[in-house]
Amino acid sequence: MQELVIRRPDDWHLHLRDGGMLRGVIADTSRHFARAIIMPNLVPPVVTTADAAAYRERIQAAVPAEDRFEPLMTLYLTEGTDPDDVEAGYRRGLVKAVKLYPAGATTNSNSGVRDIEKAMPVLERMAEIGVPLCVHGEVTTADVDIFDREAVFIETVLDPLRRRLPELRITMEHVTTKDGIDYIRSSKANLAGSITTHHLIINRNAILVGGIKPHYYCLPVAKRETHRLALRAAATSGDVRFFLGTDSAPHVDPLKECACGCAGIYTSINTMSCLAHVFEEEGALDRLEAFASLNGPAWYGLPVNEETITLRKSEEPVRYPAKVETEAGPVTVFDPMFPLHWAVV
Ligand SMILES: NC(=O)N[C@@H](CC(=O)O)C(=O)O
Ligand SMILES: [Zn+2]
Ligand SMILES: [Zn+2]
Repeated sequence: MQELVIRRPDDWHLHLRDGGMLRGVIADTSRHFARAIIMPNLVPPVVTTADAAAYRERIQAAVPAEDRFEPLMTLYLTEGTDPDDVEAGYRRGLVKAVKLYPAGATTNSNSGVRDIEKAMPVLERMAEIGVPLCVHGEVTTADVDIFDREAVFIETVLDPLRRRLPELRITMEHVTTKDGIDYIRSSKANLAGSITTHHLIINRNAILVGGIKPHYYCLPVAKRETHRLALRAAATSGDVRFFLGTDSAPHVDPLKECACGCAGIYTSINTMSCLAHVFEEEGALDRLEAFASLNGPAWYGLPVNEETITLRKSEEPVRYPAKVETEAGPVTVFDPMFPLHWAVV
C-alpha cells in the first residue's frame, strides 16, 4: 500500500511548554493532530482550573491561523489540590484529566505527590464523577534501579490504588515495559495505556552504545529490547486499551547536551512518519488508525475526528529538519536512525 487515509489523529500526551518554546513547537502538532492532552508540568505547574484556563488561552493564541487544534487541559495533582476545583473545571468541560507525578520522578515534578494518602480526597472525588487520572508510573525511591521503576510502581502504588478505588479511571502514560503492557492487558476495566513513538523505535542501546546520546534520553528511560517488542505488539494489536501519547517533550539543546542533561525527546514533527514505518514493519498499517485516532477518543469519551489525513509512501526518503529553531533556542528532532518514507500529504 502506498497511500493510507485515516481519521485525523490526536496526541494523548504532549508537552507544549510556554512562551517562545510554545510558539516554536505548536505548529508541529497542530499540522497533523486535531487535539492533544496537554501536560501541566510548567514552572510553576498548572494546578488550578484558573491556571488551566489561562494556559489554554496562551496555547490557542499560538496556534497558526490555518490550523484547527483543541488543547485538552490537565491539572497537576498536588497534595493540596482542591476536589471542588477539579470538579468545577471538569463540569465546565475545561479539565479533561488530572496528572499524578510522583515527586521527583521526572522533569519539573518537584511539586508532585510525596504521600498518596494526602491526595485520596481528590482521587475519591474523581472516581465518583469520572475524571481520569493520568499517571507518570515510576517510583522515585533511591533504592530502586531506574530500569525497574515502572514495574515497582505498578506493584507498590498502582495496583493498591486500583484495588482501593476500582471506579477510578487511570491512564498509565508512556508505558515502557512488558510488565506495564501485561498489567493493562490483565485489567478488566478502568485502565488504559498510552505508548510513545520513540519507545516503539529505540531500546536502551540508543542512549548508551557508541557514546552517551542525550537526545535519546527520556523518562521513563527506554528499556531493553524485549520491552520494546512488547510495546510494538500492544500498539499494533488494535486492542482498544492502547493509544498514542507521543510524550513529545522539547528542551533546548544546551539543557540536553550538558553534564546533567534533562529528559525528553521531541517527536511531534515526524511522529506520523515514524508510526507509519513501524506499523508497516509489523504488517499492521490497517491498525494505525485505531492506535492514533480511534482508541484514545473512546477512552476519554470524546467523538472521533471527522476529518481525515492521508499518508503517502515515497521512494525518496522524507526530509525533516535536524533541529527546530524556537525563540527559546534550538530543539533537536528525534532521529529514528533509519530513513522515513511515509509522510502526511
Ligand atoms: N518524558 C520526558 O522525558 N520528559 C517530560 C516529562 C515526562 O513526561 O515524564 C518533560 O516534561 O520533559
Ligand atoms: Zn512522564
Ligand atoms: Zn511527558
